[in-house]
Amino acid sequence: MTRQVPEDGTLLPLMEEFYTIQGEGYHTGKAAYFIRLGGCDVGCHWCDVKESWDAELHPLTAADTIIEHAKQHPSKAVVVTGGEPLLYNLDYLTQGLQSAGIKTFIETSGAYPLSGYWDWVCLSPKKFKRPLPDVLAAAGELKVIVFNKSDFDWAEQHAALVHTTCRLYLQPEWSKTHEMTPLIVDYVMQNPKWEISLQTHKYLNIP
Ligand SMILES: C[S@@+](CC[C@H](N)C(=O)[O-])C[C@H]1O[C@@H](n2cnc3c(N)ncnc32)[C@H](O)[C@@H]1O
Ligand SMILES: Nc1nc2[nH]cc(C(=O)O)c2c(=O)[nH]1
Ligand code: SF4
Ligand SMILES: [Mg+2]
Repeated sequence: MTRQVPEDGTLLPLMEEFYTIQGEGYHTGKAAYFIRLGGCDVGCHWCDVKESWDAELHPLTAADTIIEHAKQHPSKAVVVTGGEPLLYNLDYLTQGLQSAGIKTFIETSGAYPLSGYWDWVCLSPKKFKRPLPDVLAAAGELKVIVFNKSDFDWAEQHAALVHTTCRLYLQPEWSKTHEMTPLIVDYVMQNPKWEISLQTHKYLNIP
């Protein structure tokens, strides 16, 4: 039996919350409070948080409670991730965060319609369920995971679909780091509109 999540966004399946350093992409190195919502059906075979996929395993939690927790930390930035956070209506959560003076950042595959009020959208498009036009249009950063050589073409296809000011990142898939990072280095030197993003939190041994 599938549990229903209320459509008003007042209750959300919360997998975990943690205060750490943003490890990836444009905001790398900045302290932020992470809110990880459960549920994803995109199915990336290399996903590094498969425990998030089944939303039923993660307790429905009041968005008001999540906002209160976020307020308790020195950094006034939150990263909403998952799972796939855009499975849910994020209007209520992000309105509450912004009203508390907290900047709202999202990590998304873009496979579901955009909801919420965002100071920064990180779009990481996936072949397994392609991003929707409204998320492509809102992306401040495009972060493509490089698992094999064909992902460079995939990256260029999506770079053509985002805003001209969107920052462009290539991030090695973690298990393929040793094989793909040298290719990414060469690619970025030849195509300098792209930058490298590494999962620096994994090197730092922090969440
Ligand atoms: C776990 S996902 C959750 C948010 C959303 N579902 C998405 O994919 O963007 C967070 C970020 O981690 C990236 N990621 C997941 N597994 C990875 C891996 N094995 N190596 C590198 N990056 C990975 C995703 O592409 C995404 O940018
Ligand atoms: N430190 C840290 N930075 C991150 N940036 C994106 C993450 C994610 O899983 O969405 C992540 C994460 O899990 N930890
Ligand atoms: S879309 Fe994100 S959470 Fe879902 S399987 Fe892919 S990397 Fe994992
Ligand atoms: Mg992660």
